[in-house]
Amino acid sequence: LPSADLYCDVPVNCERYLNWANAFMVVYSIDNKRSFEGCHQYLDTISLHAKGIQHDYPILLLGNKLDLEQYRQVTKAEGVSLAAKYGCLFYEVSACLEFEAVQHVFHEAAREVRREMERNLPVRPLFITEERPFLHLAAPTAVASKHGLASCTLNTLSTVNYKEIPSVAQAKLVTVKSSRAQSKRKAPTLTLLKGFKIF
Ligand SMILES: Nc1nc2c(ncn2[C@@H]2O[C@H](COP(=O)(O)OP(=O)(O)OP(=O)(O)O)[C@@H](O)[C@H]2O)c(=O)[nH]1
Repeated sequence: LPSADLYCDVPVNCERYLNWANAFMVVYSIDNKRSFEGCHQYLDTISLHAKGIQHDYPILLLGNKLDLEQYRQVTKAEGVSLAAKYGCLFYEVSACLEFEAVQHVFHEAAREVRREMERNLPVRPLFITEERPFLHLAAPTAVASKHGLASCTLNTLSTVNYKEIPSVAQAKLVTVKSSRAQSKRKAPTLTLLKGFKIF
């Protein structure tokens, strides 16, 4: 959304962004009370949109320009309180001084989007197994599932099967012994989570 820092107190022409975005960051300057007050309208707009389509989006409220502490007009408590009111994550950062803090905020936004998507999954995730590959003309491409639960290698001309991941509740701990070790008394054992495929 257009930044509240530009004294754009009312969100305008934001339908496009509302429909397209997976997460929202609303940014104000800690040294500018007006930019903070402008955030209310943006947060209202996003909340209304989310309510309208019955979808929860991660919203992050950011107080920027933390390096201008001596000119602070918005207390951290005010930021925390506004974030709590709208169910946002809240951070204070300095875009010009703290690269890693800003990077963390963006990573956190991406993680929240993923968590939100997992919460809204209508069906359990699938993983892909490659059965009987017969020609390897193309370079294999490693593909990791978005849940990090499984990965596979795809070749353009291989047969691909889709299987459902067993649910966590079905997984059991089993103990296995190597065939060589079975004859020995103190056979070394290996404990596995039954139901999980090891790649
Ligand atoms: N001191 C300080 N100045 C900052 C910081 N972040 C941005 N600025 C300054 O604030 C002004 C506005 O920054 P922009 O990046 O243009 O902010 P914006 O509101 O997103 O503006 P648009 O990109 O035009 O939408 C610029 O002069 C920046 O240099 C910060 O963390 N500290």
